[in-house]
Amino acid sequence: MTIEAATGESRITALCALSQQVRELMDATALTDVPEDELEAITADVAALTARLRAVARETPQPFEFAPDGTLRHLGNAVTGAANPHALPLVVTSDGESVRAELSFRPLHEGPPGSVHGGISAMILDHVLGQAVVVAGFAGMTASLSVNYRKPVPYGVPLVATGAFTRKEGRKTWVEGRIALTDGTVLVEATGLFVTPAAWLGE
Ligand SMILES: CCCCCCCCCC(=O)SCCNC(=O)CCNC(=O)[C@H](O)C(C)(C)COP(=O)(O)OP(=O)(O)OC[C@H]1O[C@@H](n2cnc3c(N)ncnc32)[C@H](O)[C@@H]1OP(=O)(O)O
Repeated sequence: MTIEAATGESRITALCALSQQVRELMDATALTDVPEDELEAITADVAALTARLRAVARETPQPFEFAPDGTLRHLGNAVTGAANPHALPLVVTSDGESVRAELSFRPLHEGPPGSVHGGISAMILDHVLGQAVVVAGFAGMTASLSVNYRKPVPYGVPLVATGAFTRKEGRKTWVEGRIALTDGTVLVEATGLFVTPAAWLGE
């Protein structure tokens, strides 16, 4: 068992390293200015790598699972998954009452020229608020998310995302959160309503 687990973790480490390299490929692709013939050669190389990865493939991303240290992880998550190149990946911590994540967006996340796409900010806040629901002791899916964009979100700058529980009523949980500069300047605020599906409660 120990040997199998170690082998699994070793493979996961390799998968996460590949995902990080793919993130760097995505960043480089968004910013490259190499000549057209080089672009064509690189495109062929990347297509060959894609075919190698698809030679043995899953139908769904890495699932929720317990890590060897007993913590729950979701390596395939689009926001936090270290094995998902789409993810920053965001690392969310908690003091038991609220949640917090330090993050820095990249040029790849551009929406308006020079700043981050509003949908990307909303995605981060959706996740942070969702984890605030979990930390409050509940579970649910986003039913509604209200986002207030106060200032453009820069990329390449250290930021802090936070989220906290506000109130609960039956299966409905309200939470709030924000993305701010490290000096506390609020860039984006959000409130969310998360609903625990009746099926999750066996109702
Ligand atoms: C460690 C892990 C951390 C994970 C963090 C993950 C964060 C990411 C979260 C997501 O992105 S989840 C994905 C996006 N959300 C969805 O896909 C949800 C899709 N919608 C649904 O599945 C259902 O509509 C939903 C579960 C939200 C509600 O279905 P129900 O059948 O349980 O609702 P129901 O009709 O029984 O209503 C229950 C209550 O919620 C209210 N409600 C339901 N949907 C609502 C809505 N959309 N807006 C406002 N209120 C809503 C509804 O009015 C009612 O209020 P009352 O009890 O006061 O009567």
